[in-house]
Amino acid sequence: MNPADTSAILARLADTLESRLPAKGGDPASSYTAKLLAKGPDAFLKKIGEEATELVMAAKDNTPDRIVAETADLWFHSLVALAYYGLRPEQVLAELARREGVSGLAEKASRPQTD
Ligand SMILES: N=c1c2ncn([C@@H]3O[C@H](COP(=O)(O)OP(=O)(O)OP(=O)(O)O)[C@@H](O)[C@H]3O)c2ncn1[C@@H]1O[C@H](COP(=O)(O)O)[C@@H](O)[C@H]1O
Repeated sequence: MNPADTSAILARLADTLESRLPAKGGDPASSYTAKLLAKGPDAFLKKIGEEATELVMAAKDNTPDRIVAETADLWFHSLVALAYYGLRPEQVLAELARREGVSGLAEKASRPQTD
């Protein structure tokens, strides 16, 4: 899969999730996302915590198929959160692009000293 396909998948999914917002007429009877969004942020934030924990367990068990599936669940629920807060996956990709080539060690060393 080339990078353009990857970002197109995220953009299409984000468009779908936005259409599930209560303000956009999302129907909880026919859509899992609309049902989740209708419950308010606590519901999808709880799911993000659960999916992150399930990913940790899959990684600890070293089961590649489950690691991929749980990461997809975590990404999906994170995209639901982005939609709720009016944010787009393109903004996350831009942030990752901004960080490209900047070592985490160098970035941490550049932070203002707090002690
Ligand atoms: N990518 C996903 C996706 N990934 C995971 N899920 C759902 O996320 C839910 C939570 O997963 P769990 O394994 O925790 O299942 P669960 O224990 O039954 O969940 P809960 O009842 O506890 O919430 C399941 O119902 C999954 O089907 C998804 N639901 C939808 N999508 C995408 O979102 C689009 C819109 O979906 P709807 O809004 O349902 O039309 C779909 O076409 C897909 O592209």
